[in-house]
Amino acid sequence: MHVELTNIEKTFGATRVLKGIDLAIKDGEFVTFLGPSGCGKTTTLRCIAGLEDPDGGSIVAGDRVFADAGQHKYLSPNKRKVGMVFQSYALWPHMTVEANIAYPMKRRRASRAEITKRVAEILEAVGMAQHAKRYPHELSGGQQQRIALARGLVSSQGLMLYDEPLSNLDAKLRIAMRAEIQRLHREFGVTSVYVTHDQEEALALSDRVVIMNGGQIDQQGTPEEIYSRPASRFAADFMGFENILSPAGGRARELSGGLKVLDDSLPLSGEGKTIAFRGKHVQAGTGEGEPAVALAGRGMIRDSVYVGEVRTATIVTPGEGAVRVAFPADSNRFGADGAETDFHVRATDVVALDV
Ligand SMILES: Nc1ncnc2c1ncn2[C@@H]1O[C@H](COP(=O)(O)OP(=O)(O)OP(=O)(O)O)[C@@H](O)[C@H]1O
Repeated sequence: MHVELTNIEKTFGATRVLKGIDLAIKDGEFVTFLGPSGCGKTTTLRCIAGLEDPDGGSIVAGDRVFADAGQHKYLSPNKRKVGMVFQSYALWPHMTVEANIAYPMKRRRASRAEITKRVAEILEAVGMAQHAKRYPHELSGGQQQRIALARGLVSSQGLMLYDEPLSNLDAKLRIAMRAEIQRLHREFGVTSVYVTHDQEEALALSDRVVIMNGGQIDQQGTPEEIYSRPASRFAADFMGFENILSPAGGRARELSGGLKVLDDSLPLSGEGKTIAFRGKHVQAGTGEGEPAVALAGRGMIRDSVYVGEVRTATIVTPGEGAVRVAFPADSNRFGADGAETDFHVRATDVVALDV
């Protein structure tokens, strides 16, 4: 189901929580809202579900108008027929698994035969057919979340909404459930809108990631684009770019920390552009004679820490500068703490940020 959000605004008291959200979600697409706590992800999702009414803008899903603030028209949540899965599983404790899943269909006044058939199908799809007669308290957290997923799918006519559904599960189960959600998304041919503050989850699940900041969309793109080509300082920081550097005091070809910019094609001069790169992309050596080296500098290794697969460290550069590096723990790429080292970054690993 195609979903179109146009200029969505929402204010709670004196706080403008959504400041004009425009987003067109394609039929069958998996779109994730990603951002820090309080950026408005959940409020956007709740506006789509009908649990909040936007005070500005419109939401259209398929051929139905869910909300049109200009006309004060809001379709009631149960008429929207969207499936919702929350962080708290929100199952009825006094109902069996089967009855929990059947409940939304009963409310829709589906026939008994249809309910029996559909519930059996969905229980099979989420791998819970053998637990149909159990009560929620007799299930593990992961199993309860599967039932919540099944109930969402039963309620949904083409649109599934997820609000941090995996946050209460342990790390291993979270990864297994991600795969499950993706499989069900495809199998049922639904459109999915998912909210998380976990970047890895967003990258793993989505066709498109929408980064939100302060009630606005900061950037959107495929997981690859968002991960490797953030456009703003906020997106770069949020996606884990350890190094975000501004030109030093107006000297266009030099960055804070004495880093020399070697690649003329980097759009730094005169524009006050900020650049970003990941610690794992910092190479040892001057890079002299190598093609496409963007930046180079020299400094002293400090704070080298073993963190499993990788070791992280800081290279303290002249002035107040510091460059964060990460490298395979079994290599000794930059020497021990206190060693002086040259380093460089390739042009393909550097992004120039707009703001
Ligand atoms: N019913 C409400 N009344 C007043 N303020 C609210 C209400 N719901 C949300 N807010 C505020 O709106 C802002 C955005 O909240 P929202 O839940 O959309 O953020 P979020 O990005 O989903 O964050 P989180 O990941 O913490 O849930 C927050 O500052 C929050 O305190």
